[in-house]
Amino acid sequence: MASPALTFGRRLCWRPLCEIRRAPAVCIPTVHLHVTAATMQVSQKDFEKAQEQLKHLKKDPGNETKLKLYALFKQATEGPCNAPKPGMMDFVKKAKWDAWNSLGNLSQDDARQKYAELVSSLVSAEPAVQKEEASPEEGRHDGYETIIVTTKNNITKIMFNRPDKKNAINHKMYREIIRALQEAGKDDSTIAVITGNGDYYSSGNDLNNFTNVQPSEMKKMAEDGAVLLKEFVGVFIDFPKPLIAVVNGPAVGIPVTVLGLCDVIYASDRATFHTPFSQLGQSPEGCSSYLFPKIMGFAKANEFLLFNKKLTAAEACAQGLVTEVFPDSTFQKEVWARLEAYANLPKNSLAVSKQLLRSVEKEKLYAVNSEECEVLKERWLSDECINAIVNFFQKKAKL
Ligand SMILES: CCCCCC/C=C/C(=O)SCCNC(=O)CCNC(=O)[C@H](O)C(C)(C)COP(=O)(O)OP(=O)(O)OC[C@H]1O[C@@H](n2cnc3c(N)ncnc32)[C@H](O)[C@@H]1OP(=O)(O)O
Repeated sequence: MASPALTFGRRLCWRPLCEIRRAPAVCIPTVHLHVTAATMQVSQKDFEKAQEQLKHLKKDPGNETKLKLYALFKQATEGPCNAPKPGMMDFVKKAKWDAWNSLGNLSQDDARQKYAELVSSLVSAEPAVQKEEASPEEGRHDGYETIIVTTKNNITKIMFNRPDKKNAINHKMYREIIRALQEAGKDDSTIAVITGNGDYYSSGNDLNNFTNVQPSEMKKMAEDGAVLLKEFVGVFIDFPKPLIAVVNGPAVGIPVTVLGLCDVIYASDRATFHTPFSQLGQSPEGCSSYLFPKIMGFAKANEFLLFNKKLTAAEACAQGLVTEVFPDSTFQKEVWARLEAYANLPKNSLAVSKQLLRSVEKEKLYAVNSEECEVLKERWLSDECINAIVNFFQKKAKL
């Protein structure tokens, strides 16, 4: 039952918004007779203006909102849903149909009005968080698409850069982080920093990594995933100089587990820490099955790793996972001032000291990493995991 469902994920890369954007003004039908000419003009003008504004939104409004926009647009231009109901397994079409159908007999005027109001609320909501400019930046390394890598003031900064996807880590991003860490380990910088662009640190493994997989390719997908994961965690284990995590916002899954392999972790008070592995039918990785009980004790690690307990930054700090928490309003300023001072310390002394602190554990960490990847390889083929991924995308597709 599970395999066909796995193929639908990427199709959630929505057409509705494009349809809405492309929808020409001529689609708009004649308005109802009870509306006066003046209101009719305003309403239609607002509707057209809203369509125009939608084209210029910087932030993707997300599937739920796109569904609402789609439904309201269809209602406004065609009236109540008149299309045949799609099949159960056609998740995207079904979600769109459900959304439109749920508007019942809402009048076309009201639909236009609601559409314009929704677009207006989206326009005024953006952009809440300052994002890194895509313009050339001092010390920027070339050749990365999913991360921004810069070296300045003896610090190599690796910034997750898929803010619209909450910095979810797709396969390309795993590979780019691996390369960036390998290069940062060898470059002239004294310390390296990992952080996120936008409101999230990272929402973890991109669940699309598991979609569009044919049944015959499932085993290979799991094997390749385990190889990539082992290499990814391996570069953290082997990183030769101080590695600092600047956790600017919520963190979910693998970016949390590898914090145990980072040397200092600074968090904004907006950050949260969550490892929903059992919820996803998966199991811990990033050496967290070994390091987290050491860091926070079994009692706390079990709740965190087994039962999906989400920690606030203050809780994570109290449990030893985080070094220090800063108010979000001064987070960047305070943290970077401190890091710049640290990066002026003698580079070689820092590197050998870090290696002394970590070397006793290395063989153990390699073994733990291998074992965790083996277990996950099996988990990814389990019904529990497949169903959890399907649930995630089904939830997204609902209004
Ligand atoms: C080589 C393989 C190695 C695998 C290693 C094993 C790793 C395990 C893990 O990391 S487990 C953790 C996996 N992550 C999650 O389960 C998080 C899933 N995401 C969410 O629950 C939510 O998106 C959220 C709580 C992070 C944020 O919620 P909200 O604020 O409501 O925002 P949206 O959900 O609308 O998100 C915006 C946009 O981003 C997409 N997105 C966010 N996170 C992920 C993700 N992990 N995978 C795929 N896509 C993600 C989300 O779908 C929205 O996209 P849209 O605008 O709808 O296209």
